[in-house]
Amino acid sequence: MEDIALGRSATLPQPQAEEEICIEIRDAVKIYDRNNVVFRGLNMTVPKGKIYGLLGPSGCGKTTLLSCIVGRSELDSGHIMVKAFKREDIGYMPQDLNLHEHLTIAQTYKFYGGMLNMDKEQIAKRTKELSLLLELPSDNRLVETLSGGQQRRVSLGVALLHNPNILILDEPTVGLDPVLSHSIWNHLVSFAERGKTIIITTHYIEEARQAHTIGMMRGGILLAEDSPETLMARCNTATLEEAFLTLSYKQETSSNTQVDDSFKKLAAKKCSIKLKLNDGVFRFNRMNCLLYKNVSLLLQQKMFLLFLFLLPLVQTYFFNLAIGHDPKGLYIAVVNKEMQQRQPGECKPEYYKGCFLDNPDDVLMSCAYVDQMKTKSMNILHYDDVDTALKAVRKNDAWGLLYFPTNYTTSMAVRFVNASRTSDLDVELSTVQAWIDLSDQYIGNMVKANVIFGMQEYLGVALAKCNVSTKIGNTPISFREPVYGSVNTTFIHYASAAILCLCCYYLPVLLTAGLILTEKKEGMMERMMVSGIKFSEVLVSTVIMQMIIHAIQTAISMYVMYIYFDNPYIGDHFPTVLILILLGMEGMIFGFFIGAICKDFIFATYLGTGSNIMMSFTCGLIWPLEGAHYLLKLTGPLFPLTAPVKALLAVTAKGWSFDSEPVYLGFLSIFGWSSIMILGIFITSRINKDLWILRK
Ligand SMILES: Nc1ncnc2c1ncn2[C@@H]1O[C@H](COP(=O)(O)OP(=O)(O)OP(=O)(O)O)[C@@H](O)[C@H]1O
Repeated sequence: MEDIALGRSATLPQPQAEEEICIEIRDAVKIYDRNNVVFRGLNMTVPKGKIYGLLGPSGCGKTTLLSCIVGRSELDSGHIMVKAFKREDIGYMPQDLNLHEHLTIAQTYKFYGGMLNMDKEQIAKRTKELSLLLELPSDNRLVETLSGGQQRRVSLGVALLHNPNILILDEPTVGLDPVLSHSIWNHLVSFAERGKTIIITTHYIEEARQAHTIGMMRGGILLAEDSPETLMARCNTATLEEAFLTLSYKQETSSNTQVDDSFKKLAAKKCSIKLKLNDGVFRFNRMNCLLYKNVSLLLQQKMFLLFLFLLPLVQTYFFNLAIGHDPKGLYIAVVNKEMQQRQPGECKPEYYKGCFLDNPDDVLMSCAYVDQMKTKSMNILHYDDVDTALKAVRKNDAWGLLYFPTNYTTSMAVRFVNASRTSDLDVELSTVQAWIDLSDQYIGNMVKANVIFGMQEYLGVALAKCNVSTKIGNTPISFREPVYGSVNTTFIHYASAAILCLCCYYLPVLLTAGLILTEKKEGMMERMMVSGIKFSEVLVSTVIMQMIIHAIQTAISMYVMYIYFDNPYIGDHFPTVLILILLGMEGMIFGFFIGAICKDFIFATYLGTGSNIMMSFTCGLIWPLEGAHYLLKLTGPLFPLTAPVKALLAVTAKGWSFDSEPVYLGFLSIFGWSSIMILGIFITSRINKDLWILRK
């Protein structure tokens, strides 16, 4: 016991001569940070076919040690040797539940059994055996509906499922009643008798009496490692608990424990772990199991499934209802001095039925203009004078003011009959003065356009009555049939491509990031990784399942956008669908990336939403990139959604195909970004081995 004073178990535990070693740890050092040194040169020897009870106070590092043994965490230095040759040799039950709560017991066993190469019959047989052994309820029950104790027994069942040679159990009896704990210990004893090696941690020190060897851990080392009887005899105590207290007391009071830096020398050494299981980088059976798990989880959550398909429908439907339609029923103030003088009251068609060039005194052109404005869904508010009307505009009662001078029609006639001899006064009196509220750029410009086109239209009608070419009143330019698009093109026609791309990109981002992060946060990812799952298999299985969902979502969005709301679509189906499907795949990979690098949902939400807003700015939905700052104009096309949006617009609105530059650049952008993100995930997972683990 004097060795304890050195702060590390100086005498390496020696197994009996005939005992074969199954797990051996030497000079283990694990340092999270300067104030958090978990192992200070820890040594541990677990004989084959024995139960090893690892005891120690909360936070002493038992879980960390087990996760180093199963290969989920790495030592900073030291050696770990585990006599396991294939993944199926190890059964691991983590401290937390780390199970998918939306799966049934049977589905859980099917998933983990399949991953460990068990066939259907074997899994069904073991499910029945474990149900009896662990006194589990019907295997159709969802894990989330089980009590805490039942859930832990299912978790233990996962570790026992494939009948492994080495069992690593982190507090399997927590939350179980004494009868069940006793029965589980009995089973562990019988497993050991059949040659299986078991490491078990427990807070209930006395129940560990049934273990063959006890390792008492404290202060980053094993205080002692021996059989329960020997330990009690050496400490001269009647219980293991007392033995532990005695050893702890000795460690506390030992004069040499004040400063122990000896482990630092060890920390400089290399770390080696002899747990090289040949799992391969990608196996189809594991990928199929993940697919089975993903589909089962989805089918169990019917409301979520419904939501997945309603979301694109509602998004595109509301977009079409809300965006791109001209505002109607806007108010415009009118001060019509001509009417006030000649015909007070409301305008009537008979006031302007004649030709204003022949009889300007019998025609009220100002009335014709005001009525023309009404056809543009504008409401007219009449005022007596400009000051009152302007006050109304300033109060937001109207979006603008039109002022007609007293001799408007007469001066207009002079202007048209003899343009070269028209006086400045006639020019001024034949001019309608307009004040527009431009605080809202879109509405202001629309009112302005209505005022200009209203003038052209009413003049055209008035000139026709005088048998003069209607075009005389127009600006001398003629717009012919549009090359692409239609004369009635609205904002929605242009924006529909961007909205479809955003939906097809971001719905998979949200779903994938959410799924990965949930599995990571709840510890399922870590447990799956211990069972041999590789990130490439998680990636492929997630992408396959989400592709099916995404294909349905895309079909719904396209139906609403192009069939129900009849937005322009003259291109081929194949490039259109391909852009949207591949964009969804890029979104999934981005979601996977977010799930991998984020530690919590808040950060993931910021990353997802923040990037969504930025993509909306740069993809041309809000404003064409051609009008952006030159630096953004230069770099904007490199953003993930800019080129695909241009490609989709080129296909749907212009009918272009793969051989046109915007279309193939769109595809190149999708492939480029997908590859960059896959590489990013791969490199990050190489650098950070704990990428899939979240400590609570
Ligand atoms: N990822 C981590 N980063 C920093 N510190 C960690 C991390 N994981 C564990 N620790 C710290 O390492 C120490 C050992 O933790 P561990 O969970 O292994 O203890 P334990 O003996 O299993 O505790 P318990 O019996 O309460 O489960 C604790 O102080 C813990 O705070």
